This record gives sequence, structure tokens and C-alpha cells, in this order.
Amino acid sequence: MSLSGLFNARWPGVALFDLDGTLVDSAPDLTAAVDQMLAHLGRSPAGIDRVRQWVGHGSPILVRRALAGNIDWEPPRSKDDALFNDALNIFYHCYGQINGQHAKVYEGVESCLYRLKEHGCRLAVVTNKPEQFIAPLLKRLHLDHHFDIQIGGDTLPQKKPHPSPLIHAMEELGGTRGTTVMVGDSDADVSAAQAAGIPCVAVRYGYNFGKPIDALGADAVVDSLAELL
Ligand SMILES: O=C(O)COP(=O)(O)O
Repeated sequence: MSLSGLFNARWPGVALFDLDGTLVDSAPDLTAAVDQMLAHLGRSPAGIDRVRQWVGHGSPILVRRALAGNIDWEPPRSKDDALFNDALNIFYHCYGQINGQHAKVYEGVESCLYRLKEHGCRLAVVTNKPEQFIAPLLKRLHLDHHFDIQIGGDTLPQKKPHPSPLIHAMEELGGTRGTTVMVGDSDADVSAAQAAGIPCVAVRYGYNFGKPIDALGADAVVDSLAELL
């Protein structure tokens, strides 16, 4: 399925991209930061296989899951809240230092972004990652020049799967529901796009909380963004 196939043989005017698991494999850096945080708290490391499944609902929920050692963290008791606040601060400090060191741009991403730009498409990052970490990561991986706007998980009052970050980015870039596409790797992305009324492309190589993405009802599912060209 090509991107123009989603828009009656025209290219989209606006493309919204998820970051972690879609543009960039950031799991090695996130794992290093989670494991450093756990070590500070005297706990054993989580490891990349678990962290990969915990990414996608933003850093506070990643830290909750790491403290619980499980994707289904329990709502905190007040005692746990102090621990959580400490853990989140430690995680932010560690991740700020590691962000981008081991992260890799997925195959097919650069060619897709260049081709969209050539066709006059305006591009946004719409991620649940805290805003402070987006620009340093994009810059380090030489992706920053592609994007007209970057929306993080704490940029607006709501984050994905709420549709508002997608609608906000679309409107800022002059897009409409008939000219905008969302590209993501997880249920949070597909659900947000569906709630926003925007077509969605899902990638199979990302995280999606450790589950397959094919059955979520995305308009197209691909193994590489190069398939969209
Ligand atoms: O949860 C995160 O920190 C990042 O998630 P996203 O880039 O897949 O939205």
C-alpha cells in the first residue's frame, strides 16, 4: 500500500509520525536509563525485552511499569507515590544523559521523509515521549530538519491514545482529515488516529506493548516505511 493510495492517488499534505518504535529504535537507551534508575533504588535490572513492551504511554507510565516489574502496574498507595516521584526524577536525569547514544533510525525512514518533503508534505512528530527529550534525539540522529512541529506527551493536557495531539499538529500544519496521515507502531497511535478520524499506517517492526499490530484496524500495515513510496 503506497501513501498516495490512501488519498486517491495524491500525496498527503500533512504526515504525523510517532517517534519511539516508528522513526527510531530508542529501546536500548530507554533500557539503560530504566536499569540505572532501578540500580539507584537497589533493584535488579528490567532488561530490554521487558522495557520494549513498556514504552509507548509516556515516561511516567514506563517508570510505573518498571517499579511494578510488570505492564499492569497497580494504582499507587501514597507511600509508593514518593518512591514514584524519586524514580521518575532519577529516570529523567539518566535518560537525559543517555538519550540518542545507542538509538538507531529504522531502515526506510530517511527515504520516506525525504520523499514526503519533495512532494510538499509538512511533517510532525507526535510522540508520548516528554517534550524535553524529542529535539536532542532528533538532532543527534540528524532527523530534526525534516519536522515542522514536535508534540510530546506533556506538550498538551492529553496524550495518545487521546486524539487531541494529532488534531493539534494537523491544524497547526494546515492539514485536514482528508489530507493528513498518522504513522505509528502501537495501539496508542492507531486508536488516536481512529478517534481523530485520520487514516493510519502501522509499522510491524515497533513495540506495540509486545503484541502484534495487524489486527488493530490500521488502514495499512507495513514492514518498512519504504513500502509507502
Ligand atoms: O512512551 C514514550 O515515551 C514514547 O512513545 P511513542 O513515541 O511511541 O509515542
